Amino acid sequence: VDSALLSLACYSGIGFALCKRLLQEDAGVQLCLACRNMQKATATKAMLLAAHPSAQVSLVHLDVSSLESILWAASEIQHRFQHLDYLFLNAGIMPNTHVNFKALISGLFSGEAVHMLSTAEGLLTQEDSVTSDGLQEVFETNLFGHFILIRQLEPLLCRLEKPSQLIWTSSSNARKSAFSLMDYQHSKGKESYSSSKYATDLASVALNKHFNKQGLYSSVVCPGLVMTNLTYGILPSFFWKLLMPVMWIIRFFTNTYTLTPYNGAEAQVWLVRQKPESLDALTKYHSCTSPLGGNYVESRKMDVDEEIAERFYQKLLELEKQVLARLTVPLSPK
Ligand SMILES: NC(=O)C1=CN([C@@H]2O[C@H](COP(=O)(O)OP(=O)(O)OC[C@H]3O[C@@H](n4cnc5c(N)ncnc54)[C@H](OP(=O)(O)O)[C@@H]3O)[C@@H](O)[C@H]2O)C=CC1
Ligand SMILES: CC(C)CCC[C@@H](C)[C@H]1CC[C@H]2C3=C(CC[C@]12C)[C@@]1(C)CCC(=O)C[C@@H]1CC3
Repeated sequence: VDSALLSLACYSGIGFALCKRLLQEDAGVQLCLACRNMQKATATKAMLLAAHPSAQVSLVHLDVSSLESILWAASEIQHRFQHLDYLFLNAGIMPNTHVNFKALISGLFSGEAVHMLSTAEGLLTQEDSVTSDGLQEVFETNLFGHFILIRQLEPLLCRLEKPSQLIWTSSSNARKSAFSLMDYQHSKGKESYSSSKYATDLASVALNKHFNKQGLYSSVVCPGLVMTNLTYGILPSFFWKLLMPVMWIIRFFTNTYTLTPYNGAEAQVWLVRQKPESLDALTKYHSCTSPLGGNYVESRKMDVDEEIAERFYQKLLELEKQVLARLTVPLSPK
């Protein structure tokens, strides 16, 4: 197969909505779903094929929090495809999240209420853990695993005559002050999610610097606040259902309450239609929804320093060298 579209984490949430929307736009695309739960992935493939019987959908097992799994998946993908047009880096976790309700209530009565409700600044903390690779789980899942995958798939992504696009799912919760170059895995703090999403923004900027001349382009999107398993891990789903009328009212003050996975995938779908050369490396593309439910994309400059992005990129390359040297086990599918 010459060209395909590889999407990470697709059987629920924004990833699944993205796959449905891509097939609605063009039923002829070759879709490869990279997921860690093959049972759920098989059911997802069946649902996609039921709606688009002539679509070409394949599956590959991938756990982005395991280097062994990433290397195996990358070699499998290289056997199947010669080129990837788009790689959607969408897998993400926000584990053991605690909401600071005191800050939420006082924030609602401050001048910063809209900013707080769209970025969650000051509202959330997480308890992170360490993976079997010895890395911080949120860092490895949300960023580093994807980074290693990209590096392994370089031969399928870097072709000057046929550009490829990396599309990362970042967040409005990405925050410079949560990230530190000295502790880029965020092993000491309690805002591992914010840190990992800021690290995503930095990595995308640096990848553009290093790979544009080889025909590889990277962009970050923000899907807004979307009701998915990720948000149901923050507050129970019945609570979110009760809050729905409040969130429709909040839509009059901020366009970031996209709420449905379909709306949240707007920026990813929009990016597929753009010429990658025309995109700005320092811009984040936000899915937005108006009070009446209309979807559109807004471009916003990221709070990213190119020199820090480059220093972080060098640290990622160093870490890559270390972890790959540690991996001595023979690779086999899980
Ligand atoms: N929902 C929101 O409001 C927002 C979400 N985002 C981002 O959007 C992306 C998609 O999340 P969303 O759709 O909301 O939530 P979901 O929980 O529905 O989707 C996350 C997906 O990531 C997969 N995943 C998690 N860990 C791994 C892993 N180790 N290897 C492979 N796949 C993995 C999950 O698979 P499994 O089911 O097996 O766990 C799941 O399919 C994430 O990057 C998230 O950070 C950004 C801004 C806002
Ligand atoms: C709707 C409100 C009256 C009550 C909800 C309060 C908070 C639980 C939410 C306010 C802003 C939200 C938010 C996220 C999670 C839930 C909130 C903190 C995210 C962090 C979810 C994942 C992201 O990537 C970005 C979101 C920003 C906004």
